[in-house]
Amino acid sequence: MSDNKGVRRVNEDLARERANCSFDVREITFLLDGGENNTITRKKIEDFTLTDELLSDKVPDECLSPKEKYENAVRKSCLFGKLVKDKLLEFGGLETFGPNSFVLRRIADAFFKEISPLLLHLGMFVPTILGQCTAEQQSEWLPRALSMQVIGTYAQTELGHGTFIRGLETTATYDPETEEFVLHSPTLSSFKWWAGGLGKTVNHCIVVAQLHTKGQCHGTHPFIVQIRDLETHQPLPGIKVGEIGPKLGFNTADNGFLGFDKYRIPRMNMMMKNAQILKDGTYVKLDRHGKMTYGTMVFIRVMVVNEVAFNLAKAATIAVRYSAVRRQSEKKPGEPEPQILDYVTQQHKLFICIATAHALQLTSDWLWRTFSGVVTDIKHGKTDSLPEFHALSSCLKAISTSDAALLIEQCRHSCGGHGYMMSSNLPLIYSFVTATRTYEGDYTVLLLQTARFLIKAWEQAEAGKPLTPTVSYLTKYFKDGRVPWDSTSEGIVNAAYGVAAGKISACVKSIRNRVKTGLSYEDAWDLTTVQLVAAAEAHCRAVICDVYRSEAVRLTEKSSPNVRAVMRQLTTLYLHYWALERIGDLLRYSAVSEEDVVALQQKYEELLALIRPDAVGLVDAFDIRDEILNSTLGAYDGRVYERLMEEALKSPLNAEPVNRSFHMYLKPLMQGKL
Ligand SMILES: CC/C=C\C/C=C\C/C=C\C/C=C\CCC(=O)SCCNC(=O)CCNC(=O)[C@H](O)C(C)(C)COP(=O)(O)OP(=O)(O)OC[C@H]1O[C@@H](n2cnc3c(N)ncnc32)[C@H](O)[C@@H]1OP(=O)(O)O
Ligand SMILES: Cc1cc2nc3c(=O)[nH]c(=O)nc-3n(C[C@H](O)[C@H](O)[C@H](O)COP(=O)(O)OP(=O)(O)OC[C@H]3O[C@@H](n4cnc5c(N)ncnc54)[C@H](O)[C@@H]3O)c2cc1C
Repeated sequence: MSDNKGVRRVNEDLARERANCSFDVREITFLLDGGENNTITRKKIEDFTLTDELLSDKVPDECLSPKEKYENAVRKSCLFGKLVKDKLLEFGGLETFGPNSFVLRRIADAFFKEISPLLLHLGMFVPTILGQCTAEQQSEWLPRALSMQVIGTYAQTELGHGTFIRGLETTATYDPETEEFVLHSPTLSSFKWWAGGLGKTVNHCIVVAQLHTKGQCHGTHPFIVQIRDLETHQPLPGIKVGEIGPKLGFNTADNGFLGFDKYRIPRMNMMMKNAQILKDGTYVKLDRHGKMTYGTMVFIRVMVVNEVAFNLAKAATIAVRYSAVRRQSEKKPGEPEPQILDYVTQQHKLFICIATAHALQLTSDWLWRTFSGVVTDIKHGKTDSLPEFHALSSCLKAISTSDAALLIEQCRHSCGGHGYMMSSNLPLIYSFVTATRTYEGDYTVLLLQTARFLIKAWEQAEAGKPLTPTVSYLTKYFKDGRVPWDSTSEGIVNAAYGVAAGKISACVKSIRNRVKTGLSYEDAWDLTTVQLVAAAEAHCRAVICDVYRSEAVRLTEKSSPNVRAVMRQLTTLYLHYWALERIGDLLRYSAVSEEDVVALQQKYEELLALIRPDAVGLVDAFDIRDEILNSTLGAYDGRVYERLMEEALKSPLNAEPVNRSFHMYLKPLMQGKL
């Protein structure tokens, strides 16, 4: 694939790697894009949108002050928004940009090194209108939101509570006299905190508050609230709003705080799809399941799996290309310095990143299809599949974000000192992805949600009741005893399920034993949570291994033999990597022997050697353009050192030979005059 900038000198090592690649890179790009036509459309859109005129920043973003960075991000958000509105729809309308096409998402990274202040508008405000409003409310709010007259965010988390939604303190009290809700922040800890775009950008937000009517509290519900004047953008009376300050990342997202002083909104601003307040204040519950107001969070958890897969693919592309260009040390005395990609330890750090990016992307595609089925069920009034889907999306969100963040950091380590440069883009990719482990549900908290479902499933299996698809394996592994060992890919997946079943069984025993000692169920559960998190992780790992293996086989059915071979090598590498990482669990719950462990390790090392010649081809197949990678180390042409120097020279400190601090402080210090 070219970098779309015409012919340019490519680093010789990279050129040789590409010449030696065993497969046609485009074939894997088509697989990852979901077909050749998708690739063609994506590339057309990228060619059309990624023009220098829109993207050029004279001073690197990271050298700007926080205020300048934010203003630049708003400028680009507006340009980007206009581009989408005016031009891009001709490439197939909204369908092309449906949540599962992710084309816009990729392009956005070329515009924003950090994040758009409008991410939450498109990412959560609009989806919540779609998911939580009645048809009548949608027809009022959606056109205004899509045309950007109304710009919104999602304000749920408060200073005092993020995880425990039922503990939120903001109140929305219905006043039948005026047919209004009175929003109020009774304490400091009830101030909304974190919502992206809230600090300076939005004029509306979705506020999640405790609904009170007729003297009774009915729990948390979502409301649409105007917070700024549409003409002047001044906060409205009764609103206290601001930005929360610098963070590890997300620094252009103007995350904000918000407090209400008896602030009134019309009755119809309550999002009424799942519950309603009648004019006289009567509360009508329409949600038979009880957790439908959590729907936007479930949707975003699904999206996040794809999001982190893409970010890991970016980090792997940067690190693998750099490792092909970088030469260091010597393997044998007097020999030329090898490419660092030739060190087996470097391959161990990086090839799992490529395999995991594939595993997460295929799992995310599968999760999206499963989610579409659940949404269709809900439209037909069926909510039976929701508990299983909540358990599945919770653990996949937790594990994918955690794995991706760790592996992106590993990519940075693998680039040595230059990986620490902001211009490598690895620090920003990491700071973005590590937040995904926390937001939209913390890692531990979500795994415990999954564990709750798994323990119930185990009890159902014991009672001989049928199980839902993702836990049906529990029936097979129900009897105590070790899972037979078989070193094929299928065998490793079975063993992963066996480990999950063994861990769930151990949790059940542990809780029951604790209850027998006189503890309450809640206390017994609490004392078992370390094991419960591990059991949910094992379950999720087994699901990812299973889905990755079967989806890769299905996708490559019609592929050329070489593509099938390299895709098979990657899945096998992934399965062996995790078998070795979890060898203690396998020794405990399966019949794996010492000889089997030696064979697993040997096979893993053979796979590293097999993948080595195709490594650059594999990251080229992600087909991520230079503008999107935004990296001195990862550009297609491999001109690493030239780019590092070019970027260094853009530093504002290099604009003058002597900085004024010399005259103000250093010189007086040197002369003893300070
Ligand atoms: C264009 C966009 C492109 C890409 C997108 C990419 C990026 C993302 C974009 C934006 C994101 C940016 C920023 C992030 C924004 C946020 O973070 S918003 C705030 C998110 N907050 C959270 O996620 C809070 C997490 N907490 C919770 O979800 C819940 O409090 C809880 C699940 C932990 C607990 O809820 P409770 O009400 O207390 O319930 P419980 O007592 O534990 O359980 C009762 C039963 O309910 C079941 N359940 C809970 N949740 C759900 C659900 N969502 N769906 C279905 N069922 C649910 C639970 O399983 C229990 O069932 P039982 O049968 O066991 O009783
Ligand atoms: C970059 C970023 C953007 C965000 N954007 C938004 C936004 O736009 N809108 C919005 O509403 N929110 C937003 N958030 C908030 C985010 O959703 C919350 O921070 C997140 O849900 C975690 O909640 P918390 O901060 O209350 O963590 P806490 O729950 O306080 O977690 C702290 C620790 O306590 C542990 N813990 C908590 N409860 C339990 C439990 N029951 N069992 C075991 N351990 C537990 C956690 O595992 C963690 O280790 C954002 C956060 C970040 C970082």
